[in-house]
Amino acid sequence: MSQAIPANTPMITQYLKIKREHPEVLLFYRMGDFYELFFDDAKRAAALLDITLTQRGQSGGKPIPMAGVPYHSAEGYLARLVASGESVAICEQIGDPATSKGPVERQVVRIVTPGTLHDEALLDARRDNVLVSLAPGNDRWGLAWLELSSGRFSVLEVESEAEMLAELTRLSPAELLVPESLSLPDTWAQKRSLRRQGEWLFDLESANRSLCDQFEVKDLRGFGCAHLSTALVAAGVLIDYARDTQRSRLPHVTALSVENRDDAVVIDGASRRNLEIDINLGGSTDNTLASVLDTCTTAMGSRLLKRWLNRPLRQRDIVQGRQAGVALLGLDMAYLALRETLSDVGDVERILARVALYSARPRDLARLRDALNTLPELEQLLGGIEHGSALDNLRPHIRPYPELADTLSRALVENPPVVIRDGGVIADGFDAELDEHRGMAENAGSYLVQLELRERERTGLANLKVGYNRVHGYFIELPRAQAQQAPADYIRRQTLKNAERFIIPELKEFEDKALSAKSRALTREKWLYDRLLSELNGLLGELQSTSRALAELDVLCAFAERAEALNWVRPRLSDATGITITAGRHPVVEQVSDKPFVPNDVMLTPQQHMLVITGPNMGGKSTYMRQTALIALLAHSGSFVPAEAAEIGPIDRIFTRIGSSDDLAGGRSTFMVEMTETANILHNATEHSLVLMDEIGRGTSTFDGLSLAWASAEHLAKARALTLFATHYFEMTALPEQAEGVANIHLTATEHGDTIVFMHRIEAGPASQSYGLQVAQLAGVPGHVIKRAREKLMALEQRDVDTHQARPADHERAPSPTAPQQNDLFASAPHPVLEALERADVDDLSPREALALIYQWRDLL
Ligand SMILES: Nc1ncnc2c1ncn2[C@@H]1O[C@H](COP(=O)(O)OP(=O)(O)OP(=O)(O)O)[C@@H](O)[C@H]1O
Repeated sequence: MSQAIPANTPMITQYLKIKREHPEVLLFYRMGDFYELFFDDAKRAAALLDITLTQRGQSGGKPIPMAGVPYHSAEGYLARLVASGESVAICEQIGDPATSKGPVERQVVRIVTPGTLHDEALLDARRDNVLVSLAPGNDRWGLAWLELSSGRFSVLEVESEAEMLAELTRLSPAELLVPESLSLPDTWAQKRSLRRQGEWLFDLESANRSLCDQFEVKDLRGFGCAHLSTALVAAGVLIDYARDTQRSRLPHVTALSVENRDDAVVIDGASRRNLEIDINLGGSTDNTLASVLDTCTTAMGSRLLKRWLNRPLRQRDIVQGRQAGVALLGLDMAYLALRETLSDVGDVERILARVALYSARPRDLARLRDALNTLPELEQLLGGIEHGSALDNLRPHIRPYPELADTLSRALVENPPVVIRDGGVIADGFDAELDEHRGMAENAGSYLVQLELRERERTGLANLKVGYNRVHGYFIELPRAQAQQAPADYIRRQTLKNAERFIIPELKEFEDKALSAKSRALTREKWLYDRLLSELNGLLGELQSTSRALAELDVLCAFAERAEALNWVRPRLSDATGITITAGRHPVVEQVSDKPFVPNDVMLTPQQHMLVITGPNMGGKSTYMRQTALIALLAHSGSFVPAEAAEIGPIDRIFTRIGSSDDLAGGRSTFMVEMTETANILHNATEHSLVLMDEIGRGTSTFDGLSLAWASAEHLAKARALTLFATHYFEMTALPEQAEGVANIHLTATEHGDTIVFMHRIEAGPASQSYGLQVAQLAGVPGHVIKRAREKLMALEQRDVDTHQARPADHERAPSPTAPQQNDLFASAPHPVLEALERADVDDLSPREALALIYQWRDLL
């Protein structure tokens, strides 16, 4: 007969019931001083956290795997789990173990997910932590995003998948909600923080209901987003998810800001990465544009600065307002005093979110108190600055809150403990009742001495004693012989052999108070603390506006400080198309290089909208191109720029096709990535787009590559896009003769014996030499390989000369800047395919047709 499997214990039964409601997330099940994990959760957490996997009891006849983390150090473990993309449901004991029959009642009080963090310890102070939701519509995509730790909630609609992906790269979601069946490129589909949600949740009607409920309104008319139905669907899914994780409404999420795609310069994901705005190509934050610019004194300023850099604006009035603010702050270094005061402000934005969610800690309130105490000074300092800039929008919000500041100053001790649990947070003198409880707890001894003296005097009995015993509590003791003389209000409590013990109403009252004084003091303190939070919540909206204004002031001060320290100038934002930069520098290379940076000019105008850049490897082509894009980006963010002067016309997009990155995870080769990015540029560049093309065609055979480079450049020239086109194909330097608005420039270098010296200076006309072998030598390629390469080069050149009869070798050619030489390859006409390419309206050519032409041409050669 088989042995019966014992039933689960009541505790495991309770655990399984709760776990069934949270199948996807790890369940932290509170047991005394530990959070325990069971079954697969235990195995997963043990592996991720490198903690011991043990066993506890049995279920279904098998031992139950178990792992645990101590309650007091749970934050560190949570941080690690969340960083690896996990979500964790926190299940607390909410019943009283003393009165519970069976296992104490437990409940999930919140779910910690990567995108809904608000605990300070789990967040990177200087980076946004964003939950994003994505909804596909018929001909568009809706995006909604929320930073729960600040309450910022926004929506946007875009029309193409490419734009949607660009926005995702910008937002860099900590967690992304998408419909179950949505197909996404692998780079997104494989992210651990991707959460697939049931299709039925993506529904406009229920989104409207959820949003109205969140904002406590009847309809969304006041939010200016009624026409954005796809974005609203995304917003509805997002708010439901966020509220579910917190198990509450989100009181600090009071507005939905609508972003308009045309208000910002569009930068696709690849270009964002190439420009290293706040993350470098290696994935870290070093040597990025943000790392040079971010001298903000507050973490909230730092986060805002990155948002500004990541979303340069086309709205000139706003950008010019920022620039004017930076200029005014720079006068007499007004920013110095402001920054000094701002450094006491702290991260008010996130503190307020925690206040709203009732998770603010005593130190948060102390920091808020300190911040409020800086406001009168900040208001005064701002008052000393001339009007007429973005600062004017901030002034009404940067104002004192005298009553609140006074309350917090009186309420809190100077340096409160981290948590309220053990008290010691509320200052003496703030609340009479708390003082009384505390006095009682602390002064019991002296009270009893006083009482004894008083009672001796009243009864005239010098042997009267006041004492305490654990069983009977406080008492007045008289020797047996004098017990008869006890006053009438003495109530007998205990009879001993030689003494009689009494209690009087006053002592009874004292006993009640003294014994519970400590716990009463603590209860009172917690109540007062909650009342402070409620009081702050009453002013939440205004305080949030103040915190946002402070963050903005901090960024403008950082811009002003950088402009002064790094010798940057205010760019002129002109209405005329083009980019003219005098003596521009690369903002990052200039700071990190130990050699002096060589400034260079840029002139892109409607008459000269494309520059073909040639020059040696290491000459500075990429640096020159990137610095131009970064200067344009800075100018549209409101910052000053590293140049002697800059005039920047309207820019709708910045495109870069730089470097060779492959996307092996996504199943795309280097060349495929290059062509995909090129296709995106060719399809979307307008005369207001800034396009950087670095060595396109490098990833394939010479002729394919050259043909593609040529055809792409020609297309961009026709589109009149503002283009910097760096290439090693000398043949490309013939383009100015054949296309309008194109000029050659090159980077200079000189040879000293066997070595090469890079001048990094831009000059007009094409380069005369590539110096490839010299650069290889510099890089440490072995001497015998260089020697062999030189022999091979000579042989190739000789063959070239034989083939084309007396054609000069590449390195001997030095076309004059004013009259470029007809290019060899293209000069050997007639080339039927080339002619076809030239004749073809490239817009009409599908990539397949273009490639077919190119292959035919290659065969001809
Ligand atoms: N204007 C400049 N002033 C000083 N140093 C510079 C300047 N431009 C570039 N450099 C230095 O030269 C190095 C090479 O520059 P860059 O990568 O731009 O060259 P490149 O011409 O694009 O090279 P390649 O063709 O091999 O990609 C940079 O890392 C930088 O340190």
